Amino acid sequence: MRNITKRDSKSSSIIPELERLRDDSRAVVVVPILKKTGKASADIVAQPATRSDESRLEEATGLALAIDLDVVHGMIVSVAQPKPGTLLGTGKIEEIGHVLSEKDAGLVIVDHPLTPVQQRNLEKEWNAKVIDRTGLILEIFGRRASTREGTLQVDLAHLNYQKGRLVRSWTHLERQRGGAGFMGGPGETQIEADRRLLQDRIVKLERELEQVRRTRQLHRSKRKKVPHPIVALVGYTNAGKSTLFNRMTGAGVLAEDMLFATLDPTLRRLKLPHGRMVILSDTVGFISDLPTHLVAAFRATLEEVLEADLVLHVRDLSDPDNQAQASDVLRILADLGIDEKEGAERIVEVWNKIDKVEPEVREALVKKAASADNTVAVSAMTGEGVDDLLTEIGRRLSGVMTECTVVLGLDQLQLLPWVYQHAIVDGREDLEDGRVSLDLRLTEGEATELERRLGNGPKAVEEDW
Ligand SMILES: Nc1nc2c(ncn2[C@@H]2O[C@H](COP(=O)(O)OP(=O)(O)OP(=O)(O)O)[C@@H](O)[C@H]2O)c(=O)[nH]1
Repeated sequence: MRNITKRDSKSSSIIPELERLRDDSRAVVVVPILKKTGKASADIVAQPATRSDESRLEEATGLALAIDLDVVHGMIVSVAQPKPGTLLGTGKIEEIGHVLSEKDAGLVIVDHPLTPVQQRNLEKEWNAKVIDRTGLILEIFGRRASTREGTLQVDLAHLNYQKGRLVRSWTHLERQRGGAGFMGGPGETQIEADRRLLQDRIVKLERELEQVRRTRQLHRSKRKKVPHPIVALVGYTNAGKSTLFNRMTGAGVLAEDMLFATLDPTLRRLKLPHGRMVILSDTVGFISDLPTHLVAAFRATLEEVLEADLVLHVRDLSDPDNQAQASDVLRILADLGIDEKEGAERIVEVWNKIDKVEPEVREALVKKAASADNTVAVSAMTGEGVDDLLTEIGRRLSGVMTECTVVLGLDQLQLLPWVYQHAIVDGREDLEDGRVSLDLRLTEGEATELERRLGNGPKAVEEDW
């Protein structure tokens, strides 16, 4: 039912320079540390919400690997005083230059936003291509987008990124040449023309996106009539959402050891142990320090989460940074409108990858999860704890109303008083042939009772999502 327009990962690239570099993609990853951050504590559950320098390097390397780059070296460089023209100081630039020639690398990934001027200057200094964090994330998003909406969102984010860089270069040029007096010069005219071209494409894409969203909204309101609660999986990138999704549904969603393997939400029906159906939704992974306009671009994808009856927050407990990652995820959920109070009722913490942690830590984690009200420890890989998770989902949803449309035949009209007494009737249509169609909201117990009284079960609306 979904409009799939998969980008050909071999032939198209969001960043043209990366396209050209595909055959020579030996890369060095540089993580500039502008401010000292705290070290990861040994207590992986209660450590402070800061990321260690090492894990930043690990994450940046993971991002580079996710677009098939051959990472030959990674470096953490401390920056005492950021230089406006190059970000890094002369000594560091030289040091990195040596590494580049030693490792025969032609690409540097700088895990920090760079201005166009900084990027250009560093490229000149190193005689190598330089990609900043925003560019890298855009490239990953571009390769992973699989639905029409996802692709449009990425293209739009990229155009906005380009536009911002054009504007900045223009301001820079203008300043260099002495200000407004040169407004009509040939350089500015070209930049103005480029800007107009970009703006036209942005407007066109925004219109297209609006259309796709409207269609999705229609699907969504139809889906709302599907008589099953929605359970959404969220979590930091690589936490194991897709693996858990597959484990729970038996579905073949792409699960790879790559950041952002999932960009668009995927939906599957899932039967809980006691027979109740739910719709499970897999969503895009979260990441720290996501550039603001990228967050905005991907908000629509995450809005599915807002409509969920239950949110499973999947955490990789084997990652020493999981506490900081979890704080980031919760902050974004709060931004989306799931506030803390509501969140406590709607969020189940899923502590994943317990198979990967040391046995004694694992025992403590399982115990801690069992005694907490909203936590289940699992291994999506081995399946350990997944039955407990399904039971917990059922328990949490027991109070959630089921929505359905029931058509009462002529011989079932005597049930009308019972229905009005027990269900919330959102809509009624008396059909020409005498049958009555009802939009209902009921608790799970009432739905089962109605099913029993009807004899053949309620006739739900067609599930055409
Ligand atoms: N050892 C172990 N590995 C796991 C477990 N769950 C997931 N993994 C691995 O972790 C990696 C990431 O898993 P995914 O399911 O792709 O993660 P995700 O959260 O969907 O990732 P994004 O799509 O990037 O958001 C894969 O290599 C999985 O095999 C687990 O319980 N134990």
